[in-house]
Amino acid sequence: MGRERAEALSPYQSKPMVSRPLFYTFSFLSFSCLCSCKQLQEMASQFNLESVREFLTREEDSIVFSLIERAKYPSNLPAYDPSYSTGGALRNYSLLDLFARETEAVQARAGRYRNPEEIPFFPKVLVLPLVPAVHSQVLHPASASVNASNAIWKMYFNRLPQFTAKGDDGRYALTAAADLVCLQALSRRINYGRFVAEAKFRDAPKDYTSAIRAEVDLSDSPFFSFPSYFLMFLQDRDALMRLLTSAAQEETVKSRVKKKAKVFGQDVTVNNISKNESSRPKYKVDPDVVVHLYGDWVIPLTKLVEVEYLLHRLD
Ligand SMILES: O=C(O)C(=O)C[C@]1(C(=O)O)C=C[C@@H](O)C=C1
Repeated sequence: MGRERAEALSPYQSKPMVSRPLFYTFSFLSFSCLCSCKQLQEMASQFNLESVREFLTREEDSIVFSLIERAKYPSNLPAYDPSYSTGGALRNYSLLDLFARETEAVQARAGRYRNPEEIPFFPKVLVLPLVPAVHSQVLHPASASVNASNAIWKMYFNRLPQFTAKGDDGRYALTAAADLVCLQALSRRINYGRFVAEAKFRDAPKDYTSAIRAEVDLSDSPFFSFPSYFLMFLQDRDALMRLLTSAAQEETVKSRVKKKAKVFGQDVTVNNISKNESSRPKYKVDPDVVVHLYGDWVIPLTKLVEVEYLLHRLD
């Protein structure tokens, strides 16, 4: 059993390495996780659309900062090329894949994924957490595991060239670490769509129930035929999408992230004397790229998670 656990934690080590600092670290993490479980239960009692939006607003800081941190390094493509890493049994994995798997395994042991806000990218790596389970006080059990993790992973690599310079400085481990921080922040934000959907459902249960039921009832309809069913299925998803969309809120989010990218990403100088005297300020990540990332990906994926969550809300 011990060996299995050690292998799950690190497929490359034949012997578990449990050092005293590691033991203390886990003890500390377990303690903080127990405290955060208490906080989770307290959060459940103050759960509403306003508190959910506050969470999304705070996550913007993490996302913008993490993109700025990743932009410190050039594209560093070998970090994503499986032929660069010597992964043994995992040779089809890139350095980033391996780094993400290993990091998630350690974090899983410390209880990160006991928190219903967190979803791993590699859920199949079996690791026994060192802390007790927490049952979400908020999410509906049948839809609690809805997530867009695969789409988030793909989206991130499509967007990478827009906020990193072309090039290779050999700092692949730092690059992979910065990537994982970005991916985890994006995942937390987008998969939080489950909580947003739950808050919206609780605010207007009748409206959402009729849109959700419309889809379920159709399959039993005597008029059911595959093409029309398929069409109506799409329409009902559309109805849910319309119900949960707030164009004004989306504009607010995009304006705010643009401002954050400008404020967090500018060079801070003493006495306003800048080395670069050109009048155009230079940002570490282009604020328009962050706006597009939100407008084209982050918000649409959050909405997909919301729709998917709601479709199972009455199961
Ligand atoms: O704040 C909300 O109401 C959300 O559903 C979140 C969010 C977003 O992703 O920021 C998504 C859909 C809405 O149209 C507005 C904003």
